[in-house]
Amino acid sequence: MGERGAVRLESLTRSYGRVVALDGVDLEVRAGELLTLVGPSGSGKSTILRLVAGLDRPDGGRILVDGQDVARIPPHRRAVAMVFQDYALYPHLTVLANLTFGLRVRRVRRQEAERRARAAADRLGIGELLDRYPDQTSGGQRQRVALARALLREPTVYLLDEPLASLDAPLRFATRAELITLHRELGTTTVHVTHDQAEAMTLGDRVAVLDRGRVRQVGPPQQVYDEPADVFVAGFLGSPPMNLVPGGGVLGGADDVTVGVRPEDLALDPDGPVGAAVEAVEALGSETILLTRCPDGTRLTVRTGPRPGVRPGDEVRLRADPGRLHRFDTASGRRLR
Ligand SMILES: Nc1ncnc2c1ncn2[C@@H]1O[C@H](COP(=O)(O)OP(=O)(O)OP(=O)(O)O)[C@@H](O)[C@H]1O
Repeated sequence: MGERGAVRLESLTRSYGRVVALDGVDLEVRAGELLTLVGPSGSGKSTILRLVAGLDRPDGGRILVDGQDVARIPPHRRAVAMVFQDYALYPHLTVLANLTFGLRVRRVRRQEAERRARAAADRLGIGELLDRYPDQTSGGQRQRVALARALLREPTVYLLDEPLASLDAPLRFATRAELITLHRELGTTTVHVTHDQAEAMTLGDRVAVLDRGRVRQVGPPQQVYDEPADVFVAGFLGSPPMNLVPGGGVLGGADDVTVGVRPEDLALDPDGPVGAAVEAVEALGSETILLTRCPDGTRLTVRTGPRPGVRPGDEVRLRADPGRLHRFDTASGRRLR
């Protein structure tokens, strides 16, 4: 199964009036992989999914699934299943009927459709809810119904558009782990759109970072985090974001270079070369975020352990891990090493 479902996007463009949603997207999703698609609001993530699902057409470029151009294949005949952020369940149908609907359309006999629906529901832990209507279930349960419905399509590609977005933090955490397990068991190609930093880092085999309709970088999450290809990716992946100092300033550097350092790569050190005043302290329990300001006006965010014993107004000394400095060409924004 893992050998099917390779998706290739070539020079994909799509505009809505004067809004350029996709500005030449090239992206390869390998058969069987889970690719996470991240980017700011409006960067084109949902547009990519809709085009692959066939719910919308590109202005230019090609979409290949297993080497085959899908342009002329209507959505219901594409071997993809999309899960929407709002789940898009039929409100007037029970959970069971929501699950069997697609199978019945494909002329699967009622008994067989119900047997498969029950199996999918059991797998996702919603076997008790089959007689309820969607509005009689919680957000997390609805999300499972939507996933179960996608499972029943037995697609070669899953397209998940922020399926965890409306879940609260603990449920999100639990469901994220389940999605990873499910993907491991099924081995089906999956493209997962998310806003969430933790999902971007943990969910996928690779992450693709999108900005204004263009792919800025694709790679294993840790690699993209450690070696962002440009200042956009550097500032986008990671929370709080990387400190970026044009000209290097207190971090040292050259005029035409922007130097970056992540908050966790700045340490409080009484002998540190950089002096800064603490402006705010965010105690997050397991860690503390310090917002500091240097005499030259540079603001540096520092991530440190719990209870650092520092208060707003304090003067601190900081040391940047020299092996963890990032350098970007200020003019182009591209990484220098
Ligand atoms: N049907 C449409 N009509 C007009 N503009 C659209 C349409 N669909 C998308 N757009 C515009 O295209 C751009 C990309 O939208 P898209 O929904 O793909 O972004 P996104 O990255 O998924 O954003 P979000 O994270 O907010 O969901 C946005 O500027 C959006 O306003």
